[in-house]
Formats: sequence, structure tokens, C-alpha cells
Amino acid sequence: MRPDVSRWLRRRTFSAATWCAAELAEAKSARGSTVSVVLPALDEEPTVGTIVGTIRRALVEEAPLVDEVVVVDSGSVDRTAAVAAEAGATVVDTATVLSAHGRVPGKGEALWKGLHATSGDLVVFVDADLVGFDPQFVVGLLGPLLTDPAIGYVKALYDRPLHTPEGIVPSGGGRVTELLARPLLNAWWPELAGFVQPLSGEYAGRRELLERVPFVSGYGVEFGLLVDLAGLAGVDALAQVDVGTRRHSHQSDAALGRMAGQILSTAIARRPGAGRPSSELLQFLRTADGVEAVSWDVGVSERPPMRTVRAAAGEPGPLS
Ligand SMILES: O=c1ccn([C@@H]2O[C@H](COP(=O)(O)OP(=O)(O)O)[C@@H](O)[C@H]2O)c(=O)[nH]1
Ligand SMILES: O=C(O)[C@@H](COP(=O)(O)O)O[C@H]1O[C@H](CO)[C@@H](O)[C@H](O)[C@H]1O
Repeated sequence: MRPDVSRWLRRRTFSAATWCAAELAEAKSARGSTVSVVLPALDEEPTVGTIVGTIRRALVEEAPLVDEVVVVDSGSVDRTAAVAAEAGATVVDTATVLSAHGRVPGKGEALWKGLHATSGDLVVFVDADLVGFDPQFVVGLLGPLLTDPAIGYVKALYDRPLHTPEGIVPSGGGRVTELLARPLLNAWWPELAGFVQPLSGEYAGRRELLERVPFVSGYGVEFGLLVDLAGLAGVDALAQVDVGTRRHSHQSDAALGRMAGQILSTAIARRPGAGRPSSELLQFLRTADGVEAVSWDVGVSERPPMRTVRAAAGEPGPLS
């Protein structure tokens, strides 16, 4: 193992159990900081309300650690928005936030617009499809940020059981992580090889950093943020926190193939000289008389750093 990665792992890997909400609420108050939680949601009616309610009870009412909870609706056709609002979240829609910039599909768009729709100095991102969500996820992500000014971005690490019709595969989750993201990082960004869950959907960062990097529109957003923030602030400004086990609703292998296409596009765009990859991904279906090729566009766009958007609109930047 590279000595720098070994050292990073020792210095920048934490356990969520190190902190409790009450002590971090005091640390936040002493620093005069504020905390926003952003949940990107596309048709997450079954789970979003429980997650929002759990955050509000534990981290707003019982311990004033979180100052706002915002659900960013990506155009859901179910009752995601209503359920989130009933649970106490502020709900915004990707169609109306920064509407002058239009709306492109994908998770990264929701996160980018969630960044604009919130004001916290620290921003926590949590997927809205988690099952058995534990508020200690948020506490653990905020721990390093509220206790070490040298740390600017923290990703969750966890076990990821894969729920299948045949039962639970204890560590079968994170399929795109294991088959694409981890090999890519080790090949082209080996200094980031210490991240156990480079694609984890739960992470937190300082707004002053998050507003200085682009947000990839689709599922490349986590990969893009990790590489771009490391380039901006240095690997030592990044950390990871062990929060235990994460369960969520799983997509099909075919859907994850398209996710992988977006992540590959994101990675190649960050390798000067690698050329512009084709945005087409062909997948195949078995038909009665053979196979059918299905063409997908896995090209991604990039939303510019929020700092440039605010400057263009004459808005003040984040207090920092
Ligand atoms: O266009 C999209 C795609 C996903 N999501 C949300 O982003 C999170 C992670 O997406 P997903 O569960 O599809 O990814 P996975 O966890 O399966 O990799 C979930 O809260 C989704 O509802 C979103 O807001 N807009
Ligand atoms: O880590 C992964 O391989 C993928 C798929 O996870 P599963 O195989 O469904 O457990 O899930 C993550 O990747 C997405 C792209 O970065 C993130 O947006 C998701 O939040 C995250 O769950």
C-alpha cells in the first residue's frame, strides 16, 4: 500500500460513535456555524418521510444540531413532496430552483440545486431511499467538520448488504463501487484509494468548498466531487467516517450499468488527454428471435461551481 494512503487511512478515518448530537450541537453553537441537510428524492414516498422525521426529532428537536432539512424533488410522480413536507422538511423542486438555468435530469442536478436552496455553512447530503436510517449517520459526518478545521469534506463508510429475491448478500452492495469506481480510483487517482465507499450517498462538506466545484448532473456526482475536492483542497482535507451498515433500495444491474457509464464519463473528463468518450451505451435484451440492442445516452453535463453562479447573479457568496 502506498505510504501516503496508509497515513491518510490512519489520520482521516473516524468512527461515528466518537461523537454525540448534543456535544456537536454545542460545538456548532460555539463556532457560530449552521447545518443544512439535503435529501435528493425521485419517487421515494415509502422512505423519505421516515428519514426526515428521524432527523427532525433527533437532530432538530432533541439536539439542535441541524438547522434546516430540505428535500429536493427531482420530478417525482408519487407523493414524495407531500410526505416529506408532512414529516417537516422544506421541499423544493429541481424545476423551480435556479429555473433560469433550466433543468437537466439526474441526481447531481438535485444536489446542485439543493446547495443553492440551502444556507448552512456545513451541508450534509443523505439519500432518501435509506431503510433503517440512523441519525448517527449525520452526527458522524459532522463530527470531523465541527472538531477539525483542516477537514472540509467527509464521506460515510459502511457495510452494504444487498437485498435480493434470494435473500440478503451481506456485502453484495456497492456493485458499481466494487466493479468500476474503486478500480478507476486506484488506477488514475491512487491517492484516493483509501476511501472505502467512494460513491456513498451520505456525505458532508463545508459550503465554501462545495460552492467552488462543479456538480456532475447524473450519477457521476459523487465521483466528480471526490476527485474535484481532492484537487481543490488536497486529500488531507478529506475524511471518512464509519457509520456501520447502510440499507437502501437497489437498482437493477442494467440500471447500474447506465450509472457506471455516467461515472466512467465523469472520470474520463477528469483525465486530460483521455479524449471525449462516446455518450452511448448499448445494452442488450433477449427477444423471441435473438437479442435486441438498446441504446442509452450515458453522457453527463456539468453544472458550474455555485460561486460563479452567485457572482453572475450579483449574489453574495457564503460567509467564510
Ligand atoms: O434523478 C435522480 C436520481 C436519483 N435521485 C435520488 O438520489 C438518491 C440516490 O439515487 P438511487 O437510489 O437511484 O441510487 P442508488 O442508491 O441505487 O445508487 C435517491 O434518494 C434518489 O431518489 C434523485 O433525486 N434524482
Ligand atoms: O455504490 C454503488 O455501487 C451504487 C449502487 O449500490 P448498490 O449496488 O445498489 O448497493 O450506489 C451508490 O452510487 C451512486 C453513484 O455515485 C450514488 O448516487 C448512490 O447514493 C450510492 O448508493
